[in-house]
Parts: sequence; structure tokens; C-alpha cells
Amino acid sequence: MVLHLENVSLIREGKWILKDINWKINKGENWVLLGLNGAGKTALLHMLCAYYFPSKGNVTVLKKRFGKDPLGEDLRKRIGIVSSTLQDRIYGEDSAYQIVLSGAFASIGLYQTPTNDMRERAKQLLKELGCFDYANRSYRTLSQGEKQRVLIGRALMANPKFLILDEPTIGLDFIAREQLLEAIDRIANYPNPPSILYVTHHIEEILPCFDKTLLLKEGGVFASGRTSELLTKSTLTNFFEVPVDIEWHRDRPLLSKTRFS
Ligand SMILES: Nc1ncnc2c1ncn2[C@@H]1O[C@H](COP(=O)(O)OP(=O)(O)OP(=O)(O)O)[C@@H](O)[C@H]1O
Repeated sequence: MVLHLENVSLIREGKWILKDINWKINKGENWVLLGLNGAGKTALLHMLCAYYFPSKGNVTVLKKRFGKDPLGEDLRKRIGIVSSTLQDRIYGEDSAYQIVLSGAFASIGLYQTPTNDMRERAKQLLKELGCFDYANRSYRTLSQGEKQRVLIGRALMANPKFLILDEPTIGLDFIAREQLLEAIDRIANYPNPPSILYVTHHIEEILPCFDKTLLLKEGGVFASGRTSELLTKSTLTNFFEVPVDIEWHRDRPLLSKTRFS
């Protein structure tokens, strides 16, 4: 099991931000976490990364029960994360290559000497993700799309079992977004892939490899299960509380609002 949340709730400043969340991610599953602004996605992710401790309930990630088992560096390496919080912490003067390499140590910046195997793996990831041409450029000079690929490379460096991609397409144009989604699809089809959790507001970004979806609304689970069964006109109309239509085009969903109310 990759993730198990049991009756997880979170209170901040007297307000229930997450309410009674139950959620299991099994090995081999790829999930989308979908919610509108303020639904609690960031709070939930902070809990998975042990930045927040639940006010109630249990969080278990990769067999480590938070608050019971020591978490340590090993767990940090087994969870790869790409998020805007991470992006803000990266050192702009580091090269794309150094940033990918730093993933081997789950560190921000390189403080240890990488082995030759690590160097080879970093180069291979840069190639796979189409970053090789700018491997020696400093991070701050990269475009948003280039930065996101480098961070995905960093997240993959330690061969994680769980890869969390928190709104990775923010700020990307259509072409950069589709290229990034193609790269994510390739990762999902690796021989021994990590389970991927893809957090988004955008239904059209749900790739066929994301077979499971959790709809988060006002801090609670609105629905969860097979993506194809959840992404229906009636479920999404109830979820968004506005009438919507959903169409499928080449196994990708397209959402539209049917009328203004
Ligand atoms: N530390 C905190 N103290 C008080 N309220 C908080 C705290 N952290 C989050 N919240 C509130 O909890 C709710 C959920 O916030 P969260 O950032 O998790 O939403 P989100 O789904 O990530 O939204 P977005 O898509 O806009 O990033 C919001 O109403 C937010 O204002």
C-alpha cells in the first residue's frame, strides 16, 4: 500500500480544513486529486509530506505511520514531489544537472559527492525528459516548462515509490503543458513505475493512466473511485454545483459549462 488515510481531519485556527478523509492508494494505482480553490488539496498534501500532523485520524505513507514510526531521510527519498513550494526553495544559480542530481540525496542543493552511477542516472533522466540541451544552464534562466521537467527529473532521481505532482502545469502554455503531460504518461509506463498522485483543478489534464480520482470538496471526500465512473455529467454537476457537460476525446475528458445561471 502506498497511502492510507483513516478518518483524517485537520483543524487550523478553529476551522475544520479536512474532515474525515478515508483514502487508500494501492501499489500500481495512479490517482488524480481534483478540487476547486480552497477545497483543501494543499492541506492534504502537507499532511502526506508530514508538514502537518492530523488533528484526528491516521496517516500511513509507504508503510510508515506518521506519529508512530520514525520518518527520516529514507522516506523523503521514496516520495518524489514537484510543487510550487519546492520550486520556490530551489537555488536559482544551480544548474539543471545539479538540481536533478540533488534528488539522489533528497536535498535542496548538492552537499554530498554523487557517485558515478548517480551522475549517469541524472544524465539519463535529463535525456528522457528532454532537458539535456539545457543541463548546464542555471535554473533561474529556464522557462517555466523547462523548470518543471527538471523538478520532475529531481523527483525521479532516487527511484521513488510515490510521485506527487502538485499542479505541475501552472504557468505553462498549451504546447509546454502537453509536452509535460506526455512526459508524465511515459513515467507512468516505466517498467516499475512509481504510483503517481496528480493534483489539479483542470479536468482536461486527466490522462488515461490516472485510473482513479478523488474529488475533494470543502475539506471532505465528495466521491472517489474509478476515473471513468466519476467523471460524468451528473457527478460533476453536483460536485461543481453548476451544470456541466463532459465529453471524451482520445481518452481525455473535456469539461464545459452548459449555461450561465
Ligand atoms: N494554516 C491555516 N490556517 C487557517 N486556514 C487555513 C490554513 N491553511 C489553509 N487554510 C484554509 O483551508 C482551506 C483549504 O486550503 P488549501 O490551501 O488546502 O486549498 P486548496 O485546495 O489547495 O486550494 P487552491 O487550489 O486554491 O490552492 C482554505 O479555506 C484556506 O484558507
